Amino acid sequence: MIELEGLTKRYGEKVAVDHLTFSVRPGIVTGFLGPNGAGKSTTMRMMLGLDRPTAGAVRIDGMRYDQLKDPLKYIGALLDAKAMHGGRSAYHHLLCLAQSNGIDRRRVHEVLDTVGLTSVAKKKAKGFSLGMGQRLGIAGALLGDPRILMFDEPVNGLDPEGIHWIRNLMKALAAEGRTVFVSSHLMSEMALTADHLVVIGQGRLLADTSMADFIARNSRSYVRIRTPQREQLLDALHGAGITVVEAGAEVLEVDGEKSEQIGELAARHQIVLHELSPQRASLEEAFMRLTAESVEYHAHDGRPLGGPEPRQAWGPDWRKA
Ligand SMILES: Nc1ncnc2c1ncn2[C@@H]1O[C@H](COP(=O)(O)OP(=O)(O)OP(=O)(O)O)[C@@H](O)[C@H]1O
Repeated sequence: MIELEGLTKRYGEKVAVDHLTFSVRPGIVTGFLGPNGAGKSTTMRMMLGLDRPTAGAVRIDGMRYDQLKDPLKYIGALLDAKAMHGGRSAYHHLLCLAQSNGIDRRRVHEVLDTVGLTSVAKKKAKGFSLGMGQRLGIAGALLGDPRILMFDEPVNGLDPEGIHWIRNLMKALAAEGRTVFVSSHLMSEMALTADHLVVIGQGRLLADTSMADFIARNSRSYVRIRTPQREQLLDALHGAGITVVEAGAEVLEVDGEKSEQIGELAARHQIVLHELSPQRASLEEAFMRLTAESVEYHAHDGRPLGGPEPRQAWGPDWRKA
C-alpha cells in the first residue's frame, strides 16, 4: 500500500505537484494518468525518496522511504530504463544491484528468466534495443521480490509484442497480491491494463476512480449522421423531440442508441442520409475532456493537441441560435 498525503513539490514559482492525496492499493493495477508535464514523474520520484517534497508525505506500508530497511525488497521501480551503466553486461548490472541490496545472487538468474533475457545475459547493456533495456529495467525492479512495483511509462517506444508482454506482467504481479502503480499519458493503454485510475493535471488530482466507473461514466454512445438535407432533418428530429448536436461542417450527432428511430424518421420524411452510424466515444476523448483545462502545451488553435472539436448543441430552438 502506498499513501500520499498532501504531497507537494515546487520548483521556484512552478508547482509541479500540488497537494496530492490518494492511496495505491494492493492486488490491483493502478494507472497514473496525466498529460505531458502533469507531474507524474516528479510524484513517482518523491514516492521513491529521490526528490524531497516541499510539503506533505508518502508512506510505503506505513513508513517513509528512508525508513525502509533494504528498500528494494519493499518497492521496485522502473523509472528511466536508460539510466544504467551501459558498459556492464545485463547479468553484472543485476548482480551489482543484488549485492548492494543484500539480495541473493540466485534472484539474478530468476529475474533474467522472468523477463526473457537469459540468452543475452552476458551481453553489454549498451548494445540492447529499447525493448531489451526496458526488460532489464523491469528485471531490476523485480530483483528484491518486492510487494510494491512502480513503472513510469513502461510501454513507451515498445513494439506490440513488448507492450503485450508488459501488460500481462503487470496484471500477473497484481494477481499475486502486489501493489502495481503504472504511469502513462495514454488512456487507451490504461483501459487495457488498469483496474483503478488516478488522473492528474498540472500537479492536481482530477480523478481517483475505478476503471469500470470511468468507462461507465465516459463512454457516451451516440449516432453520427450526414445528410445533404440538413435543415429538413433538423426539423424532423426536432418534431420528434430529439436533441441534435452539430459536430462538424456536415455532421450531426444524437445522443443515445437511436439509429433505427432516426433512420425510420428520415425515411418517413423522404430525407436522404449519407451516413447513419452508431458510435461510442473513446475513453481517450473522455480523458482529454477531463484534462483539457490543465494541458500545458496546446496546439495552435488553443485546443489541446488532438482535443475534441468545439461543439454546438441544437435543441428545439436551433433556428433561433
Ligand atoms: N528539476 C526540475 N526543475 C524545474 N522544473 C521541473 C523539474 N522537474 C520537473 N519540472 C517541471 O514540473 C512539471 C512536471 O514534470 P513531470 O516530469 O513530473 O511531468 P510528467 O507528468 O512526468 O510529464 P511527462 O509525461 O512529459 O514525462 C513540468 O512542468 C516540468 O517542467
